[in-house]
This record gives sequence, structure tokens and C-alpha cells, in this order.
Amino acid sequence: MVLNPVISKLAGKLVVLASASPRRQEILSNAGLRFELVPSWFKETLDKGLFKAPHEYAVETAKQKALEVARRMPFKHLKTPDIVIGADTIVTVDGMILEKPVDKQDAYRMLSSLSGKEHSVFTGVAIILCHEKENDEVDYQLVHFYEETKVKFADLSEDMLWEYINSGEPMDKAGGYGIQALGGMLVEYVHGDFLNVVGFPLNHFCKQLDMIYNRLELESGSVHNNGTHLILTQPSPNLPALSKHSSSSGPRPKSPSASQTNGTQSSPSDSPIHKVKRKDTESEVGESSWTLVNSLSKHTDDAETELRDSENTKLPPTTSRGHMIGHNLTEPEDSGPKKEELQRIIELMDGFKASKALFTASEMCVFDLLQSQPGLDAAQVAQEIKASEKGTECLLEACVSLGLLKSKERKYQRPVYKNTDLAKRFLRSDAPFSLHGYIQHCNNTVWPLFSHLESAVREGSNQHEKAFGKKSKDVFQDTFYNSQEIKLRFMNAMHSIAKVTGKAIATAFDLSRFKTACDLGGCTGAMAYEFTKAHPGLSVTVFDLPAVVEMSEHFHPLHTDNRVSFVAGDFFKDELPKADLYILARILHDWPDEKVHILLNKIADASTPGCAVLIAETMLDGQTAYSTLQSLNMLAQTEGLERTESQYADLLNKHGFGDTCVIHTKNFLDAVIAVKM
Ligand SMILES: Cc1cn([C@@H]2O[C@H](COP(=O)(O)OP(=O)(O)OP(=O)(O)O)[C@@H](O)[C@H]2O)c(=O)[nH]c1=O
Repeated sequence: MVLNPVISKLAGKLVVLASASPRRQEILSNAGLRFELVPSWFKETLDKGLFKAPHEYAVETAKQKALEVARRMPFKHLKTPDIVIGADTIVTVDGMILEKPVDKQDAYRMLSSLSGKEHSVFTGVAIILCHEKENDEVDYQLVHFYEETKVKFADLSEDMLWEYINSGEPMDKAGGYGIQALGGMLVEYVHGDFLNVVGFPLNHFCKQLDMIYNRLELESGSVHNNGTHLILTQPSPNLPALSKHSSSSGPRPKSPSASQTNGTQSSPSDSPIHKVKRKDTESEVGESSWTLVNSLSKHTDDAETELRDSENTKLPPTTSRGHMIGHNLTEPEDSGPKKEELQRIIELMDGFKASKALFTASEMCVFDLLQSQPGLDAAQVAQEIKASEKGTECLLEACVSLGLLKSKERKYQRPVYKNTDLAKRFLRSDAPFSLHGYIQHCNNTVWPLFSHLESAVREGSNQHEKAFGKKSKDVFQDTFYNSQEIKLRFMNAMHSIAKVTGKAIATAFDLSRFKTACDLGGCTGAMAYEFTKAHPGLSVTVFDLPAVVEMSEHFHPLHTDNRVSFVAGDFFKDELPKADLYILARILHDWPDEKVHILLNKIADASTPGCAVLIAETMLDGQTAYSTLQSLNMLAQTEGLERTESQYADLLNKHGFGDTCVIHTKNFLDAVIAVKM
């Protein structure tokens, strides 16, 4: 194809877009690129002060986003991509770098600083070429560039500013505006690539791909693997585009990575060639936007450390399949356990004690009591909760050390206790975001099941029989909805989680084109109400078992919304209500693939092209302790398991749902939406 000779060169390669930006996804898929979506977890927190120019910051952030995904995929997705693309868009005005606003005030600050002025939009792009070697190691090769576009805003009145901010559009966009939508009305002129402002400089990207796949190979045949690390030898000096981009990309970034490079010798800045030396490999590379990832080793190691630090585990470097490499056979002499090491292990061993202290205080209504009567001492609390003084004092002190209560020492008197803000927000039973119901479920159901975790792991199945003396064919019918008391407790638990996560899920995607939704297994309707709150044109039918629907009215909000209705039925057996959008929030993780297929098949039958499925689950891609432990939880508790975003995409694909888009909401749940083709 003449129009995209480069894009077609990528056919058959595993191209990964390391971005959650729907605009980048759209620009690249409109260009005919087929890619897998793996949003980066790299946090955009590089110190801007370390960069000489704003574009260097954007390029470095793009690199780190792409590298994080390139390094994660072989472990977490068990496949190595061929190419990973990362990007970062920033707006600069008056020497400031503007990223996405954190709230409305921040959006106001950004937009008023742009009013009546010209500003620059920079998008940094990183392309990582991954080469898997026979020994399972992966070589990375990095190409990066940036594009600048100048944009001039008209003078913005206060009314315009606030109307625009209240439209919600600014919140996920650099500089607080979207030129492709309502924000276009604020713009007087654009000099440069429009798509660069939207989030991805497509033209420049195609030129870079052309360089990688066409000219470079043709003109110098120079991409080769020397057996140790992939080296890009000096590009032919008569590659005009390369040198042109090199100058348009500015000098090699003096980012922290470049300055801290281990074993890299930079040549004088006027020389087009510098040497890269690593281990026993030496080669020359042309000065351009080409950089060897190996020469970024310090920074990538930093990125890796950052990831692992968040899990508080330090591991030696690993290969793509997780084997340890670079390990000396003879261990260095052990200087004895370090305090932090021991502390980490002890924290893990004691985790269950902390959980049980929280459950106990919650079950004994300590947080409710201290909310209504703050400042009680241990004896007074003991009297109120009808418990021993000694035991109560131990429990209160444990809660203080866990950050759930505050204590105030008094001279010659016993300390008094109050809730911390955390307890006020989440632990008292009447708080809007109360997790009291979920904590009760954890204490009464999950705890006994988890005490049989070893059996669950050995047998690969739930532990209801061992924990509750009852074999269950269907955990919902036989256990959770078996008695009124247990059913209410379970519904309370689901209600509290839906209230805490509902808004993030309801606002994860633009759902304005949908008029009707059906929340399958929507329980008390808490999630449905969040959807109708967020989308004024949407009506939601909650579809759940008759036993659930008959109790749901106990949970309806004071001001009921007639756009939420309830229909009783079994989604495996009965006909599903017709809807444009089917919501499955924390449903699929309860079931094995066979049952998920039955349900998705029924949804596909009820859907016409353009209808969509929205799945809200904790996705394993995060590999946070929360998601992996939640998977163990599903093992011990249900027939299901947690899955990765690509597993959900595959399941949906099999039933004719495509154009999958994933959002990590930074709340308990992630969201995937896919459209019926
Ligand atoms: C100026 C402008 C920006 N954007 C969006 O702003 C986000 C920038 O943020 P980012 O950090 O570069 O990307 P992200 O959205 O966080 O995604 P990720 O790649 O995962 O970091 C991107 O979305 C862009 O489209 C628009 O949609 N229109 C505009 O006119």
C-alpha cells in the first residue's frame, strides 16, 4: 500500500501500544496499525527540574512508559512484543510544563494561563524494538523523537472557562483541553501537526518507522545482532531523514539516564558519532535520535527498582522468562539480616493479625462508637461494647498502631481514643463510602475460607465444604443466598464495594451514545445508580436473582432514581433484558471460562452491532498484591479466578466484541469495554 508502506511492514508483528489514551489508540488504529493495548504503569513523576528543555521531559517520560511495558510483558503476559510504542504529551507556557489537571481548580489554573496566548504542545514518542534471544534474554533497541506544535488560544472569559471545565472534558488531557472536541472552540490557530496536539504525531512516527524498516535496512543493512547486545551500527551518513530528525529532535537529552549511564562514553557534542561500550561489546552508533537501551541501563534499572520497590521486593535481574541471571555461583559473605529485610517478612507474617484486629474492631462497632462518642478511654469503650477491659485496651492500642484510631495521652489518667480520618471515611457503618459491610464479609466468609488456603491450592477449588461443612454446587445459591442473614451480609458487602468503586467505573469511558444499560448481577443497584448519576441520558436495568431483587429495596438511596429498575432472573438461564450496554461488574471473576462463555454468548445474542460490554474487574496485569491476593480469594471462595486484560479481550473477541479499550481506574477495579462488531 503506497499510503502506509511502513504500517503494512508491521503486519504479523506483535505491536504494543503502551498507552491508556483513547486518542492515541484511535489515531493509530485509524492509520491501519494493528496493535495490542497494554497501558503503562510508569508514574509520570520524573523531576522536571532535571531537564534542560520541556521536550526532553516528554521524551524521557515516553521512554519510561514504553520500557516499563516492554520489560513487564515477558513476565506478566508471557510473551515478548516486537515493538512497544510509548508517548507523552505536555503543554508548555511561560516556562511551565502543564500535564493533566488533578481537579477543576487545577484545570482553571491551566486554562487561564493559556488564555489569549500562544503555547507549545510537545509529544515525546518512544519506539522500543524487542529482540528475543535464544537464551530467553531480550535485547531492547530504542528510537525516540518529539514533535512540537504551536497553538494560540482566544481570550477566554470566566464563564467560558467554567462552562468548559464543567463539561468534564479537560480532566484527562494535558493542559486541560482537548483540541479535537469542545476545546477546539478555544483555539485561534494551530501551527504544525494537529494530531500531535491530540496526542500522537502520526506523520513523524511514520517517518521514523520508515527509517527503521525501509531505508536503514536497505541503505546500510546495518541492524544486526552481534550476539551479546543488539547494536545499531552507524547509520549511513547520507540518510537525510535521519540526520534531519536528529536535528529536529534536538541534542541527545541530558536526562538523568544519559548522565548516569554506566560505561557510556559520550563524544564531543560536535561529533556525529559516539561510542557505546558495555561489557565486552563495543560499537559505534550515529548521533541521532537512536539510542541503545543498553546505554540507558542505569535508568531502566531504576525503573525496574521503582516497580519492585513498590512491592518492597528486590530481585536480581531476570530474563524474559523469569530466570535469574547475573548471579554469582558463590554467594557473597552474608553480613547478617538487615532490619528492613526482617521487618518486611515480619509484616507479611503479621498481616493476618492486622486484618483480624480490623475485623474485630469493626464487628464490635468500635468505630461507630468512637464516631458518636469520641474521647472515650479503654474502660468506657469496654463497657459500651460489652468486652473485657484488658482485651479492649489491647485492641484499641493495636488500632492506634495500624492508623485506624488516634489516642491522646493524659497526665495520671488513661489515654482516650478517637477515629482517624481513615476510620471516619471508611470504617464507620454510616459513612457514604463505608466498607463496613465488606469487612464483615471478609471476617465471616473470606477468613474461614482462607484458613483452608493450602487445600484450595492443592485441590484447585473453593473451600466451602471445609469451612462451612456444606458442599456447594453453586456458591451463590447454596452459600451466599442460603439464609436471609448471610444473604443480607453478602449484599451489604457487594453494596459497599460498588459504592466505593462505582463512580470510577461509571466515568471510565465516554458512554454518551448509550441509552439503555443492563447491570448483570447488579445486586443492590449501587453501581447502576452511579451510572445514571454520571450519564443523564442513560437508564439502567439491574438484573439479578429473585432472592436478591426482593431484598434490594433495603438498599435504595433516599432519592430513588426512576432510571434504575430491577428485573429478577438467572443470567445463565433466563432471557436477558435488551440493552445497548451490558455491565458486568465483579461478575466474570466468579466463574470459570466455560460459564463465562455461556454468559457472553447470551449477551452477544441479545446485542446488535454497536452494543457494548463493560467489564469491571481487578486485572492481574497490575500484579499488585491486591490483584494477586484477590485471585487467591476467588480460588478459595468461588469457581472463578481473576484474569488479565488480554484474557478478557480474548473472551470478548470470541463472542464478536472488539475494539477493546482498557482503563486502570486506580480504584479497586479496572474497566474494559468492547463493542459488538
Ligand atoms: C493537548 C491535548 C491533549 N490530549 C490528551 O492529553 C493526554 C496527555 O496525557 P499523557 O500523559 O501524554 O497520556 P495519558 O492519557 O495519560 O495516557 P498514557 O499514554 O497511558 O500515559 C493524552 O491522552 C492526549 O490524548 C487531548 O486529547 N487533546 C489535546 O488537545
